[in-house]
Amino acid sequence: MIRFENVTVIRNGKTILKEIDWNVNKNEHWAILGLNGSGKTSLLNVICGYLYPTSGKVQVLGQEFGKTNIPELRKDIGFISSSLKGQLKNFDTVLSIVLSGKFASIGLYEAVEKKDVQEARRLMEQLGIEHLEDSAYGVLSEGEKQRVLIARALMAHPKILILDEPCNGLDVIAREEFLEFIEKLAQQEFCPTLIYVTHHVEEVLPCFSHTLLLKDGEVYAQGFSRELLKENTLSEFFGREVTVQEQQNRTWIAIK
Ligand SMILES: Nc1ncnc2c1ncn2[C@@H]1O[C@H](COP(=O)(O)OP(=O)(O)OP(=O)(O)O)[C@@H](O)[C@H]1O
Repeated sequence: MIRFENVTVIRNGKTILKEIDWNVNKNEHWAILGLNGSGKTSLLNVICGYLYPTSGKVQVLGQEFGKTNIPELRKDIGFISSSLKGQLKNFDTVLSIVLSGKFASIGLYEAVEKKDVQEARRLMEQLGIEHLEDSAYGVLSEGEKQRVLIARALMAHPKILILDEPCNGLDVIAREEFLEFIEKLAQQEFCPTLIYVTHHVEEVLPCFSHTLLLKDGEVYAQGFSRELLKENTLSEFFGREVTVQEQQNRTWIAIK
């Protein structure tokens, strides 16, 4: 699904990503964990072809960057970020925003077919936002907006779905509800490969079989989440001693 070989990105004299080797295989879902400025968003921008490596090789969905049509490839990648949340139009209805996902457009300018509307409604139902169909996007809560973005992304049947810090701005209940939804989504047969970026260890759900720990633009460690998210590794990774507790198949940390 994704292959990075010795990928380095340098911009304005700064090494943003350094010698990244990383493979994401089919049927894996990955969490990417790192502190502020560790390079998470830059890594996502490389996957989507918005940031071109200074050296190294990137393949996404079997297509090698430099030899492929990136806008075409992007149609297979759903990308949910706070910047997208801000770009959508407040006065558009939830239904039209979800439908616009089929065309990857901000706003709905294309004619839609009956089957598209049916699919949008099915997705909204799965996400528990069907009652908001006619609501204006701008009046929704952050949690509701996040679900609208996911339904919109799924309308395009992406093969990879990237979630960049999707729990930002959610209260503690909305966050847990959202995470429950992600765990359920991951169990569905149609679920794309998930790449979930976060600062918070406890958001690494059981469905994220693998985790990449990114530190100062470098891969600090990567592998099975259940093997990586241990006291010693996390203490060294964060540069502070942490204690770890397992609850509901998730790892919760406290700084000592
Ligand atoms: N075009 C650029 N020129 C110079 N430095 C850059 C550029 N783009 C990003 N950086 C730097 O690269 C580092 C990594 O940035 P990035 O946004 O990828 O980190 P992040 O892990 O997503 O951070 P956060 O968790 O705070 O969102 C930061 O120090 C940032 O200032």
